[in-house]
Amino acid sequence: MVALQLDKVGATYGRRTVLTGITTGELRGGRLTAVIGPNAAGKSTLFKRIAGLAAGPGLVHLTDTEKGPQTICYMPQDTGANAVLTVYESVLLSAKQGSGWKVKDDELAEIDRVLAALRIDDLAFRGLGELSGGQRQLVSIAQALVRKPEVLLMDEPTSALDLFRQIEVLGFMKRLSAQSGMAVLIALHDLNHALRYCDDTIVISGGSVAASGPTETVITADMLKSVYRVEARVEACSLGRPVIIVDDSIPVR
Ligand SMILES: Nc1ncnc2c1ncn2[C@@H]1O[C@H](COP(=O)(O)OP(=O)(O)OP(=O)(O)O)[C@@H](O)[C@H]1O
Repeated sequence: MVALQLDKVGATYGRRTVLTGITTGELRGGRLTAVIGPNAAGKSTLFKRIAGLAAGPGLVHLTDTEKGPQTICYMPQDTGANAVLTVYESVLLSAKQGSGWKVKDDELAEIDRVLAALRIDDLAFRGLGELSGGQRQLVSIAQALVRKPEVLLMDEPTSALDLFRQIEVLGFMKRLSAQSGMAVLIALHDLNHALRYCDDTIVISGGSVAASGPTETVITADMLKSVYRVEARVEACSLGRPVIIVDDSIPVR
């Protein structure tokens, strides 16, 4: 199965350094990794750097890949809509990226499968410009999935979704990655989602790694205090799952 590993990865915008020395263990296929951290910590920049869309030092190692570096798919936070295309056309266009224009039956069947799995098949022939924010976000997920990447970088993929859709999509991604062997990195602000769905967690703070490892060892009261500046507890809910209870913010001096 594919594995991604970062070795002293940095990122710069012009002369401005945003990330420094990001090193990780092997992020293996079949697992979900949460990338968390405060606003402007550098999460999106890390994804752009991994996807080759931002410059910087260090190495992004990809091993046991069947398709090579183009197998990394980045789903951005902002899902700009092109009003001219229908949902189906936009997903087809994404599926055909980097390959010829001849459309095969199994490619069309795969699009139908993905739209049905995300329960947006009823939107197939609607224009992108007439969708709600949440519907657009689901279409972006479909656009990423039909490319069948071995590594998928999802930048806050549930930020526009209602609660039901959030847990539906994250549960779906967890099953999909286990079945297909895809390595999925998800930037998240909802840390309870990270606790529930993500095997591993990387905390980015001020452009470097503040903590990383199995999620339950990383999302702790101490980390929430030092990185997020909140007093919080991680306790078992009535179902025995860990949940974060936030008591207060720590005043900024
Ligand atoms: N194109 C750019 N040019 C210059 N600076 C940028 C650019 N994009 C982002 N930055 C800066 O890089 C830093 C990290 O931004 P980034 O978007 O990676 O953070 P983030 O952790 O994803 O934040 P958020 O949680 O708010 O989405 C910020 O200070 C931001 O202003």
